[in-house]
Amino acid sequence: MKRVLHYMRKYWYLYFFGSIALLSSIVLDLFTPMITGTIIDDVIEGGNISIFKGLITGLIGITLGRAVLGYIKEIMFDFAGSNIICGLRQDLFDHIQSLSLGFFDRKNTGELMSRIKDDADRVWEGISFGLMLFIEIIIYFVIATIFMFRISAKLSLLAFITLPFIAYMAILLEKKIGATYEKISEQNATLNTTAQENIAGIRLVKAFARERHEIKKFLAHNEGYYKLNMEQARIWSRFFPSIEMLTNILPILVIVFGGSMVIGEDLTVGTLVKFTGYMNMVIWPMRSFGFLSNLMAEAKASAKKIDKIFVEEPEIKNANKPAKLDKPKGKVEFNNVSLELDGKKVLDDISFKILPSKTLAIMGATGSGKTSIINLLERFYDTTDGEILIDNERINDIELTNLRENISVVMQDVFLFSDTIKENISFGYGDLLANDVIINSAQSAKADDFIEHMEEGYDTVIGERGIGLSGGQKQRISIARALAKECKIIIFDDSTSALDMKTEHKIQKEIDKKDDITKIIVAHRISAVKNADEIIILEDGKIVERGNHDSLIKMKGRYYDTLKEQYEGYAV
Ligand SMILES: Nc1ncnc2c1ncn2[C@@H]1O[C@H](COP(=O)(O)OP(=O)(O)OP(=O)(O)O)[C@@H](O)[C@H]1O
Repeated sequence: MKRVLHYMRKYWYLYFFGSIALLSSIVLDLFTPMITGTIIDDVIEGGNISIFKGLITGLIGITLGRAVLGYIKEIMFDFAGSNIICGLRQDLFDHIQSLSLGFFDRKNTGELMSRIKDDADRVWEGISFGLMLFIEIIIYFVIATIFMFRISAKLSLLAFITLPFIAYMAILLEKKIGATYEKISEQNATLNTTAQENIAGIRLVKAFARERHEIKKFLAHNEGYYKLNMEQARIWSRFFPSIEMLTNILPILVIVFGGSMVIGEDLTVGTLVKFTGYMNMVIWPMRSFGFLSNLMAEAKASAKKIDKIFVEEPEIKNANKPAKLDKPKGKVEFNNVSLELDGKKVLDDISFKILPSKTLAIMGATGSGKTSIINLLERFYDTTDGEILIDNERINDIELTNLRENISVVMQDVFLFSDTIKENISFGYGDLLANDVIINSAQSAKADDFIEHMEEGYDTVIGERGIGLSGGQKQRISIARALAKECKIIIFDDSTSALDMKTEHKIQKEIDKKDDITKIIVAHRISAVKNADEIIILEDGKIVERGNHDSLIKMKGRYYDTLKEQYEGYAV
């Protein structure tokens, strides 16, 4: 909530002018019972017709004035709320972007989407409409009460007899709704995750004919969501009628006791009408207490959830005075590097050196730690032991953005955005990349041919996961994207697995031509690694064999066995 207050301070002037409009509107409204009372006492009973026109004009003026002020009030509070939530949502998104991969390992997409969208919306309702209602209620309540007491203290005390009960109920309601809403918000995140995962993985669901299973899973979460909402509705329906009843007692008390005061000539009819008018100004704030409590409880619970993300710190941080790679040469060194994730040793004492423009290939069974080496070089995680250097500079001392800007990677898991092919290749560097670079990269990645055959060529829009493209086509766009970045260090993480040998070979030849860049190739196929200057074989996070193609064959170890398996029946 503190964070929200910080944003609110920035737009204090909107709240200020909104509150002035609100106050002025209330002040105008306070004249209504006065005028009505005067019409009854002086015009109807007293027969003073001459003032009638003026009083009616006054009533019309109040109505028009309140409409204008009401507009100003609404627009100011809405404007403030929208600006604040836009800023808060943007900062939340920026903050999420700044967090390290470890955070994303722990959170799921649906939950984060709920925080950015639904929870931010709840806070928005609280700080715009909710806050306006709160200020309005307080001002109406205080001013109208003063007026009521000025008319008749006795009648006022009687009218307020139910007030402590209403206040007690509103507080209780806020607490109960707050607790339930926290659960609703959690369940909303789960529901979002289930829907998001199902839609993203719809091909898999259909391929395994698991629609019914998925529907059941969604139904279970949806039912949970429904039950929590029903629980909230039950709390609301338990409290709201009681608050209504208590506020409805007020007019009865006033009519009975006020009426007897009029009969006893302690009060005129006009004054009683005036008093009733002010009392109505107190009744609606009392009635709104419950609704407001509900609104604020939800906003508070959502703000708490958003805050939990804001307090997350990126685990991977810049050094105090980070260095920058200026015209990097591309030398990469791992010195006795180890990595532990979730208490499990993923890499153990890894050392290698790649000189500028040389190629290192990494092989090994699945789960042996190949991608982890890349994750460390990109500083997605920090080493548990040892150090990694680029151009003799410790990567922990290099500015994070600068480090990642200087390494290009073709990820194992291809991800394409729902955008044009051109945008997917240039990926954020659009204005900085010449068209030639994009086309050349696509040519080197052997993607140019199929792109040119598309009706809109490079301007063809593709789906979120490259719907409409084959696995190999997606991989080639992903390779083109990495090449277009034109870095001194390029990593290919199992990036040709979906390609046929012929295309893979063609791409390799293109990549080999780029003899001024350092390459790290992770692959399972001998054909993809055999030209590397050094090949390392990993097993359970350790290097168990190293050398070049020829020396590894001579060694007749794991590499040789793999070669035999892959080329069985062919002359090697
Ligand atoms: N974020 C993580 N948290 C915990 N353990 C992890 C994490 N990422 C990877 N691991 C574990 O680290 C080990 C190495 O994973 P890694 O992805 O580096 O293997 P790999 O050799 O690239 O496998 P593949 O060839 O299947 O891609 C695996 O046992 C994996 O379960």
